[in-house]
Amino acid sequence: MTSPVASQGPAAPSSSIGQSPARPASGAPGGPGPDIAAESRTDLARRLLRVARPVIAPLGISVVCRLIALLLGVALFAVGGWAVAGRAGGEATWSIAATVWVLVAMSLAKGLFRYLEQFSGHYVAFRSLALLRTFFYDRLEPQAPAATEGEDSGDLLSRVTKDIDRIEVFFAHTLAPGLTAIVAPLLVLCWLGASVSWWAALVLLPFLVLVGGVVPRLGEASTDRAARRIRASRGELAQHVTDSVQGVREVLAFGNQEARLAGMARIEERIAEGQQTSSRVVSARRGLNQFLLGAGMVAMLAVAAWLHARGDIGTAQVGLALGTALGSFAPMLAVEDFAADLDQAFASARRVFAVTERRPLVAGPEARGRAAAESDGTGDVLVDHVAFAYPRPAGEGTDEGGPGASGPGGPSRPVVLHDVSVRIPAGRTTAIVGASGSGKSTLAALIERMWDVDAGAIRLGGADIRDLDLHRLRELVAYAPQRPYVFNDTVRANLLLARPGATDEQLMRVCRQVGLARFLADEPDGLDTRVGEMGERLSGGQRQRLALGRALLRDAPVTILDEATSQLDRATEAEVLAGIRAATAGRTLIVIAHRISTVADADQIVVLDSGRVVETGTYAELVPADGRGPGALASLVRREARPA
Ligand SMILES: Nc1ncnc2c1ncn2[C@@H]1O[C@H](COP(=O)(O)OP(=O)(O)OP(=O)(O)O)[C@@H](O)[C@H]1O
Repeated sequence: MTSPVASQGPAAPSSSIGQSPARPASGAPGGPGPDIAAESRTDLARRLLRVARPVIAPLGISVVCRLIALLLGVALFAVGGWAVAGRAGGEATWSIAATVWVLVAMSLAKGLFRYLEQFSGHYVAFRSLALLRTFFYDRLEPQAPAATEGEDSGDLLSRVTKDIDRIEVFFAHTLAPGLTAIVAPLLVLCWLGASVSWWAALVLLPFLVLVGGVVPRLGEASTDRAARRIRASRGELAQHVTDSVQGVREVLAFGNQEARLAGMARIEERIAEGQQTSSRVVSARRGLNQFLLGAGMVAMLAVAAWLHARGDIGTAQVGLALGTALGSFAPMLAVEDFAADLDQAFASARRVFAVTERRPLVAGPEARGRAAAESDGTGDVLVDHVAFAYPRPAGEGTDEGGPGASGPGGPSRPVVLHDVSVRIPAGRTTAIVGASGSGKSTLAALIERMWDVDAGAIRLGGADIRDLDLHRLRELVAYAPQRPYVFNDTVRANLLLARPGATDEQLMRVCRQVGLARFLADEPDGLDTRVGEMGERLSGGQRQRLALGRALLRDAPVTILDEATSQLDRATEAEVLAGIRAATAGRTLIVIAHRISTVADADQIVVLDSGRVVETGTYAELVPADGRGPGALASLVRREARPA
C-alpha cells in the first residue's frame, strides 16, 4: 500500500510518504548522518581526536618521551660505532671505560623515557577508550527507542566493547610512533649530514622513506577492505552467538543445533579469509622491509668506505655513520608494526561512528530550530489528520552488515496510518481496538513520540508534541508496553526506574493496584525479590504487572497501556484494569486492547481498521444490545465471542 498522503497539520512536513521519504536530509535530526563508510582515515583520526581531546596533554608527553627514547637509541648505536671504530683505526676517541659508562647512562635514560612513554601512552589509550564508550552511549541514547528498536543487540555490544577496544591501537601505538617516525629521522639525517657527510644522509634518506612511508602502505586498500570485513563479521558473530544463547530453548526444541553451528562456521570462515588476506600482505611488507634494512646498511657501508677512501671522514666517523644508520631504522620499522593493527582500528572506528553519527529520529524543538512550547498539562490528546509509514531500518543497504551510514527512508514505505483523527479527552479512558496489524501500537508510539508523524500533528494539552521538550513529554506520558523489559535486579529497583525517589509505601501501593502485592507477600524478600535476567523468575503476567506498576508510579497526566495486560487471564485482566482506572482517576488513560470485553466500559472506544479510524463512540453507541449490526466494533465483538 503506497498511497500518497497529503500534509494536513500546521507543522507537518509536506511530502508523499508512499513514494518518497518524508525524512529530513542528512545532517538534520532524523536524517541519516554523514557517510562514515566513505570517510578518509584522516577524517576518522580527526573524529577520534575530538572525542579524546581531554587527553591531548598526556598524549604530547608520550610523543616527546618516545622521541627522546628513539634518539637515545640511535645515539647508542652511533656512539658505540664511533668509539669502537675509532679505537680500531687508532684515532683518538673515548677510552673503553668512558664509552661503557656513557652507553650505560644512555641506556638507563632510554629505559626511563621508554617507561614514561609507555605509561603516558597507555594512560591516554585507556582514558580515550573510556571517553569513547561514554560518547557511544551518549550518542545512542537520544536515538532510542525508535532507532535502536529491533537492532542487533549482539552487534551493538560488539561495537561498544570489542570495536572500541580495537581503537586502543590508534591511541596507544599509532600517534606517538607515527609522529616520531617523521621527526626522529629528520633530526638524525640532519645530524648525520652535519657530523659525518651530507652524502651519507642522502644515501640513507630513500631507504628510510621506503621503510617507513612506502612499504607500510603497500596493499593498504586490500588490508583495509579485509579489516572492514573482519570487523563486520565479528559483529555478526556476536549477534549469532547472542541469538543462539538467548534462543537456546528453541534451538534445542527444534533440533536446530547443527544449522546454528554451521551458520557460526560460515562467519568464522569469512573472518579467517579476511585474516589470511591481511597476513599475506603484512608478511610481504615485513619481508620487504628486512630486505631494505639490509640494503640500506650495505649502501651506507659503501658510501662510508668511499668517503673514507677519499679522506673525507676518519674510521671513527665510518663507525658513527653505520651505527646511526642501523639505529635510525628502528622508528621506521615501527610504522609497519602498527600499520596492520591500524587497519583494524580504523575499521572499528568506522563501526563505532556509523552508530554515533546517526541522527536521532526525533529531536527536541531546539535541535529543530524552534522555540519550546508548553503543554497546558491537562492530558488532552488530539490526533489531527495523522499519516505515518515506518522508516526503513538504519543500516539497511550498507556494506557493513549492521546499523550504519544509510539512513531511513527509501523508495517505498508501506503506509501504516492514513489520515487518522481522534480526540482523546483529558481525564477519560479511551480504548483503541482493532484487528491485529491495524496500527493500534503505532498510534500509541506516535503519541509517545517514538517516531514523528509524516503528516498531520499530535497535540498534547494544546501543544504540538514536536514542540515540547522531550524530557517534558516523557513526564507527561507514561507508557506500559506489551513486552516490557525487566532489568536483572530486584522488584524495587525495577519500579524505582519510573520514580527514583519513591518510598516503599508508594511502591507497595502501586503493587496493590496492579495485583502484584499477593506475589510479593509470598516472597521472603518482598520488594527485594530478584527477578532474574529479562525477568525470567517472573511469569509473563507478573512481568507485565511490574511494567504497569512503573507506569502508575510515573503519575503522568497521560498513561498508555499498549496491550499491557495481554498475558493475564480475562478475569484478572478486568480486575487489574479496574485497579488502574481507579489509580488514574481524573487522568487520561489510553488502553490498547485485544479483548474488547475488558474495555467495554471505556468512556470512548476508537476502532482502527487497516490504519484508518472506522468508528468512535461508547460501547453502547457502537454495539446494539442484541450484538447484531454492521458496525466494525460489533463485528469484532462477535468474532471475540466465537469459540476458538
Ligand atoms: N517497528 C516497525 N517497523 C516497521 N513496521 C512496523 C513496525 N512496527 C509495526 N510495524 C508494521 O505496522 C503495522 C501496524 O502494526 P501495529 O503494531 O501498530 O499493529 P497493532 O494493531 O498494534 O497489531 P497487534 O494487535 O498485533 O499488536 C503492521 O503491518 C506492522 O508490520
